[in-house]
Amino acid sequence: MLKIARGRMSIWAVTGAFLFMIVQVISSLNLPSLTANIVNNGVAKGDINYIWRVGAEMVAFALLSVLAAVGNVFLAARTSQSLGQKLRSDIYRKVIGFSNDEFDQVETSSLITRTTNDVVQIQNVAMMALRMMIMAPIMLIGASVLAYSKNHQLTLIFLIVLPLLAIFIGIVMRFAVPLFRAMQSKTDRINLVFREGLTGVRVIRAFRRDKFEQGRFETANQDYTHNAVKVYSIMAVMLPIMTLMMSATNIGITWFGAKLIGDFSMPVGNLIAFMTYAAQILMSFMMLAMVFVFIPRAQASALRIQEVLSLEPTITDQPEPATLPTDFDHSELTYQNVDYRYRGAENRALTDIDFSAKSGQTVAIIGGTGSGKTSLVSLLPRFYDVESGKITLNGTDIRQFSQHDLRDAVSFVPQTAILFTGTVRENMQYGAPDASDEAIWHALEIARADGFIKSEDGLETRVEQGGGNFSGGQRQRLAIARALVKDAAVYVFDDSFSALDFKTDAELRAELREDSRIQNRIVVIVAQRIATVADADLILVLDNGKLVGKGTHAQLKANNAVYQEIMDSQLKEGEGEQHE
Ligand SMILES: Nc1ncnc2c1ncn2[C@@H]1O[C@H](COP(=O)(O)OP(=O)(O)OP(=O)(O)O)[C@@H](O)[C@H]1O
Repeated sequence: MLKIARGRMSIWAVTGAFLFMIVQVISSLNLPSLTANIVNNGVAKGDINYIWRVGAEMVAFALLSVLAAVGNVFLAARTSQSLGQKLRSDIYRKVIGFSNDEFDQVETSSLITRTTNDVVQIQNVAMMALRMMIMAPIMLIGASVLAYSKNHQLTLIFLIVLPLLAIFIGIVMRFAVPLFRAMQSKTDRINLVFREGLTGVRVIRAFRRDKFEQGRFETANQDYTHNAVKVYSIMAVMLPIMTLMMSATNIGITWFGAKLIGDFSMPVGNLIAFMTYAAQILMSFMMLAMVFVFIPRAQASALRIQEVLSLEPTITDQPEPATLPTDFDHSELTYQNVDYRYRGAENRALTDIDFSAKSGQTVAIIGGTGSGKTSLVSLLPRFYDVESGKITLNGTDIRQFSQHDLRDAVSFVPQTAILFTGTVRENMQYGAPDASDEAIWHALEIARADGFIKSEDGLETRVEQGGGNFSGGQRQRLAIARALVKDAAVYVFDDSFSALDFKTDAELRAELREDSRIQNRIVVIVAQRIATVADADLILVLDNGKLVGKGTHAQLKANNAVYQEIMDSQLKEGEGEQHE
């Protein structure tokens, strides 16, 4: 936890909080002694002046104690809140820099819990630390010494009470701490089920799995609640037993104190002070116990956060990256004996991929489901890095470029179209913030998205969360347009045309060929349909991660068994006729 706090908490604020706390504790410790003095020297001797003088002193100390407490709480709250803010920013910055590989390692729902709930745990304990963790030990020692100075014999009571209290707290912690630790993973589970339920709501309804999903959520919810009820029940038992122990101690002190007063071996004022010190000793002991109960939970949270913060991105930039030419009209892309295997996977997703393309050429990738098409194109913007072999752009290994420059040179349309909340214009300017309205409309026209945008509010049309107010095909067209607005050396369309009808698919590709900018760039199209790939300059046929065919439509149609098989299956469905 210290690792998490280091550098994220202002040393000045922590010192300030510490100093305020010391002032508060010293003032509070002074009050019972002054009460004893008033009783012993003022009340007992009838010295009104003394009572006024010491009374004024008490008021001053009480005020000082309140002011110091306010100062401490202010600094503690500020420091712990800013610790939370810095942690959230650091986690977000780290996560945004993750490659797909790291995302595969930590679930998204867990990342959300870590950024919210876990950070709150740390924040609470930081607040507690700046108040109780400093206050309790000073108060415990100070009050013990002062109580001892008031009467040695009575102090013996603590030799019985404190070990009893320690044993009791130990037993409580033994049961409560594991339950507290489990709270975070149970919160993760709730978030996971909730998130899946929300994102998959249509599928859930379509398959009438509402009840099942509700049950799944209930199980996670109940599991969390049972855990929380158990842990808070233990805490609830703790409080009355503690109070009982405190009352028993008071009775003991009064009993033995009365005897000592009767024997004239202790003044009355000392007994009053002793009782207050006893309360302070027990209170600080309880505070320490609370801290020890909450620290393990926060420690678990700190470990979960540290796990994210220390996750080293597998994809990093060279210390001195190569410069990527900005003349996108003269580019050359090559894959040289590229192999790739997902983390932990037994088999390679791609084996020995070898091809090249120049500006002005279209490469199409076709293959069955799971044949490695998405994996192949994901290597280009370095969502993942090759296992062996290399990918070059203009003769330089893409790992030599900075990720920023490389991704500037690649415009990517992922398989699932993702749009962001805002306007169409904002979404279109996502990769090209300075794009003019004219350029945006041009891209929308190519992507055949201009029609439905015009019929709404034009570029001001609202895009709701995830593009939910558009159909799947419309979302896909907008995602294509967004990629076209951006100027790039390579345009990658990962199965982006499958949501379009045959006619629109053909029109869109024709527009791409005719566009004065795009026609001088490299275009990579991943597709399932023969019709979509037929007019590409180079078609790659993938099967089980291997390149089983490479050539034009005419060549592959003539001599590639896998390609012929795909053609035949689509001809049977009446789709292949489109290119015949
Ligand atoms: N993140 C991942 N972690 C582990 N294995 C993966 C991951 N993504 C894909 N794979 C595996 O890699 C192989 C190739 O998957 P890929 O997504 O590249 O296929 P694809 O040809 O694009 O399929 P589709 O046409 O269904 O989109 C599959 O066997 C898949 O199970």
